[in-house]
Formats: sequence, C-alpha cells, structure tokens
Amino acid sequence: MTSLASPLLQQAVVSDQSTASSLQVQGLTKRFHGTTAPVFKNVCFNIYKGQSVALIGANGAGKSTLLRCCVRLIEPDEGNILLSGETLSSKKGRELKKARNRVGFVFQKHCLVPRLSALTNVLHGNLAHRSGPRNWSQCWARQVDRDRALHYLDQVGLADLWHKRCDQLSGGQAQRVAIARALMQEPSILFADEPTASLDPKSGQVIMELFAKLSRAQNLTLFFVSHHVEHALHYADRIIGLRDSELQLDCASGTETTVSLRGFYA
Ligand SMILES: Nc1ncnc2c1ncn2[C@@H]1O[C@H](COP(=O)(O)OP(=O)(O)OP(=O)(O)O)[C@@H](O)[C@H]1O
Repeated sequence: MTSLASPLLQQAVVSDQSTASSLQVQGLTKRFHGTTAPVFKNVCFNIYKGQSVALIGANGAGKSTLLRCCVRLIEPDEGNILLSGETLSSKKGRELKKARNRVGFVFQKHCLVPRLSALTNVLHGNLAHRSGPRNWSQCWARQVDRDRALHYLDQVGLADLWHKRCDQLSGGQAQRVAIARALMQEPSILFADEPTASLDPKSGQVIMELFAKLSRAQNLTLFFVSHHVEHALHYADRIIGLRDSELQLDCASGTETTVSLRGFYA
C-alpha cells in the first residue's frame, strides 16, 4: 500500500468490523497465458453489506479482470473469493452458477437484446434463477414476474417505456433497462464495469445517482469501476485502486479529494 492508502485502509476496516461481508477477496493473483508479469498479485479486500465501493486505476491496470475474477468469469491463478461468506473458489458447475447468480452485472455496453422490449429484457434477469420460455418473453411471463419487472422499470424511472424496443431507447435509457434487469435477479451485490463510459456527462450522473439511490434504499452492496474520480468521490463510500499490479489504494472516499485521487494515476 502507498502512504496514501495505509492509514485510510485501517480506518475503513475498523469502522466496518461489525458488519457482514458481501465480498471477501483473499490473495487474488491473475496472470494471462503467455505473459510473465501478473495483471495483479496478492489482492486482498473486503466489501461489507450495503457498502458502495469504487475501483479506480489507469487503462490496463486490471480493473475489469479483477471484477470478473471475483465471480470466476475469469479464473484467478491464486486466491480465495467469498460471496456473502460462502467460498466460491471450490465450487463447480451448477453450484458455481447458483452462487454467481447472487451478483448482478451492469457493463459499459448494456448487452440488451435490441429487438425486444424493455420489459422482456428486464424479465431476462429471471433467467439467472429459472430457465424456460416464461422468462424469454413478456408474452409468456407469469403475472408475478411481469409485475416485478414493471416494478424495477418503475424504480429506474422507465415505467412509461416498458413496451419500447431497446434499439429505440437512448444510451442512458438502455443503461437503466440493464440496471432493472440486474435488479430483477435480486442480487445481494451489484457489479458495474464503467457503467457511464458510453454516456454523456449528464446521463452518466443520472445513472450514478440511480445506483446511489438503489444502494441506499435497498442496502444493496455496490462495486463499480470508474475512470471518473468525481464519481468515485461522490457516489462511493470507499475507493480502492490498482496500480503496478497491486492494490495500492484503499480509503474512505470522504478522506480524499479530486486532486489527491488524480495523483494516484501519476
Ligand atoms: N483475455 C486476455 N488475454 C490476455 N491478456 C488480457 C486479456 N484480458 C485482458 N488482458 C490484459 O490484462 C491487462 C488488464 O486488462 P483489463 O481490461 O482488466 O484492464 P482495465 O484496468 O479494465 O483497463 P481499461 O481501463 O482500459 O478498461 C491488460 O494489459 C490487458 O491487455
């Protein structure tokens, strides 16, 4: 840890000792095939229930790889991951899928099915738990699921656009559908990988406000990657940072400024 991180890391850990962990990352190391240097090594951190944590770092620092390693979408070479106290590292097949389904994912590109309605795309969040045509289309969906999907669309401010095809939505609206789809999964933790990267500043702010509101209202744990240090400072309780293959920053967001965080990229 850098001098920027050390005292602040202690503070973040001490203040949350009594809280349950959503995600525990212990000694995670990843090296891609054919490369000698690891993307990151011996990364350790805990994220507590209801915490909002931003992950920062320069291009290529390993942020997306770390996020994916946390749910084993990319296999780490070493280390343990615990989701809500349950070890993920030893799970395989259906067990792994079941554990992973407790994590909602929102990506930079929203990955919606363009020709289908907002409602149907939100219903697809149910596929994490149940397969079958009732979760592929709004026409076949059970009333209870339709109602839940409409509720989540309402939560993201899109109740009036439930019938619109996703290729007819703006980038910001589509990202809100992707968030509603992740909520449909009823995750215990939400991962977001640069969720505002393709949006204009105003739309990006709307999306981050929405995450903050959802996180507060539902005590939902949020772990997001961002290149906007302003977003990290404003919307996260805590900021962690990757540099030179190591976790070199772990601080409460209130203890940093835009200038000091920009220094982390130097
Ligand atoms: N599948 C892969 N095979 C080999 N190398 C990879 C693979 N995926 C990523 N990398 C390398 O790992 C490093 C970290 O990439 P990653 O996408 O995690 O960084 P990042 O911090 O998210 O970057 P950005 O901010 O640009 O999105 C990069 O050097 C990248 O080239």
